[in-house]
Amino acid sequence: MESSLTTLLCALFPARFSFDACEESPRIMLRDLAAREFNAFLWISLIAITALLISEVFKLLRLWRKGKWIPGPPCPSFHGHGSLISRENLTDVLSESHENYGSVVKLWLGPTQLLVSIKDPNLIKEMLFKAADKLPLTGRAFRLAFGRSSLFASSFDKVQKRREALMTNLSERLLVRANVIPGKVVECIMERIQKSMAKGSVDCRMVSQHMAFTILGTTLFGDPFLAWSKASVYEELLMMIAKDACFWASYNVTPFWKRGFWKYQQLCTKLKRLTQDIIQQCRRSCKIFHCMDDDHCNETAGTGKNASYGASYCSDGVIPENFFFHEFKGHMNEREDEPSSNIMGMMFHGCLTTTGLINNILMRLVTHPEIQDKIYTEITLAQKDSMTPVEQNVDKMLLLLATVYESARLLPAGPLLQRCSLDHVYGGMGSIVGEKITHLIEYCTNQSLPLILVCASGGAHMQEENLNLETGATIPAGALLVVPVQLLQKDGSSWGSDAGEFNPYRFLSKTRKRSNLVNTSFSEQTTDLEEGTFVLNDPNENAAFLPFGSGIRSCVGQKFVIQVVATFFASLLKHYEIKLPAQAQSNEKPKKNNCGFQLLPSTEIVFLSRSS
Ligand code: HEM
Repeated sequence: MESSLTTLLCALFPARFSFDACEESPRIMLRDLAAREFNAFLWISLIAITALLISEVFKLLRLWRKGKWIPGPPCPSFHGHGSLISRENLTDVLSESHENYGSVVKLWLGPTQLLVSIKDPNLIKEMLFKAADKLPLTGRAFRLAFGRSSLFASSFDKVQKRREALMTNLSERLLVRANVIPGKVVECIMERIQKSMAKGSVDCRMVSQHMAFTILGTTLFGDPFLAWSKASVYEELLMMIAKDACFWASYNVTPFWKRGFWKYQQLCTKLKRLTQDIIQQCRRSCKIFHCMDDDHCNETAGTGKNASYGASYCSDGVIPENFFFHEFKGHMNEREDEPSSNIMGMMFHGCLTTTGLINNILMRLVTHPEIQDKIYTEITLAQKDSMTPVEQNVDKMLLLLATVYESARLLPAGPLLQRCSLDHVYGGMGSIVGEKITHLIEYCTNQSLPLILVCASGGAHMQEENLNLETGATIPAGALLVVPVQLLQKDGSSWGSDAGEFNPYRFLSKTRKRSNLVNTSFSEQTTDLEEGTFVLNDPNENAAFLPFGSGIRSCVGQKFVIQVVATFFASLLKHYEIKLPAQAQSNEKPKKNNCGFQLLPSTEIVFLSRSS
């Protein structure tokens, strides 16, 4: 046996093994061979690692060289501006830099971290259409909390198909449902609010959160959500997860050694179980409804009446399983998606952002009672033309829709939109930028500013490339791109001299001079809405309108959420007047922060039934 192995080795490697060696023990020869192979492996590894390091150094040198041409404040030290930017002053620093250095500015956050901020609306539009990947932190936060998902991932390639499917679904199916959000939802919410209002008033933020949660839950899960006994636990869990999600995601290596992390994971597991529970409920009641629906249809076939509303909810097929699995068949990559991860992601993102929007609308309505009165008039007029009592006809409520747009403009979901190149995220960027963003989140939470984290850059086709803008500006691959949405949305050059004020009429123009969108001043607004002399302008016509982002990674839910929130307010304002408590009425007006942006007073509100 030994001799045949020796002969084989000599035959296979005649150059390596001399005839004498073949005479020796094959064990020595094998050891020799292993040593040689191991050496070769070490050399190859060394060469590969060196090549990798050299290519990284070249990328870094390229980043430094290209970054040099972008204007921006000089670095105070080798570590850049990172240590000078705090949670409070990021928008201020960007505002000052733009004032001094123009519409594209750079800030070195560290020796390998280049942040490029763009403030010119047209450049932003171009950038957001070309750049496609989001900061890994965003995807990691969703993945850690809800599991792998192909809807809220960082890479555009992963989300592209799912985005398209959801967009079609939301705009075609849910838009129809959104228009008929039943008084039942408002009733259910108001029942709870009335209980909390026993002491006189309610906290606006808490009410908004509950409204957003109920509206979204009912729209995604249908009527069974309203009767679901665990809904308030679900809401509480979502908010607890929202508080910590970015913090745990900001670790480059998942912190399994931290006890807090395991507690957080327990919350996420509970949420998953509850999501499964509501899905089961939906399925069960859908079966019942289907039976009822059949009977009902048989009964009503002669009379030609529609089936009950609840039944139509189910037969619409908006229960999650149909919605996310059956509907998206063919689009879905089962390996990418863990069960319910997309539903939880949508509830999470939708609740946080919609809470901010509703809170803002409520505060604008109580601080501008004259607008609230006009909207009420508009609602009663539109109802006259309505075919059914549940249909709200919000398309005719122009001032209401304009109020929704204006509220979104004044307090966008986040102070920054971000894009980055996933292939070029240098070692520390995940954690250091992550830490900065974590601070930003804390800041937004303290200031009651809603925040969405979004970040991205060119899809697979351009991840290795610089981003060339039409103006000739080049953003080097590896830079983190940000759009300071807050600055942009109070910018006088895009919104006129009253950019920081609440003026929904800026989205309405008189039929005679439609183009005069921004210049519609308060003095001109007295024209009666009843005369129908206003038309609503598409807010996206103004490139500086970015509360839902823009371009290939913009918010999928924009149309849907505007419709659903407007419909909800139409139902709410029809029955209730919203006011500040008597003692607060004289002094509660929005305050301004350093950038001149309106911050809402954290306040209590009251709901007065119109029928009493
Ligand atoms: C007031 C409510 C909302 C606001 C202010 C809002 C805002 C945003 C923003 C700013 C982005 C990032 C856009 C960008 O980077 O260009 C985003 C992304 C997204 N939004 Fe919303 N959103 C809201 C509600 C919703 C709802 C209700 C849904 C779904 C039912 C939704 C689905 C999405 C999805 C799927 C993305 C990720 C798109 C991607 O990564 O490609 N949003 N949203």
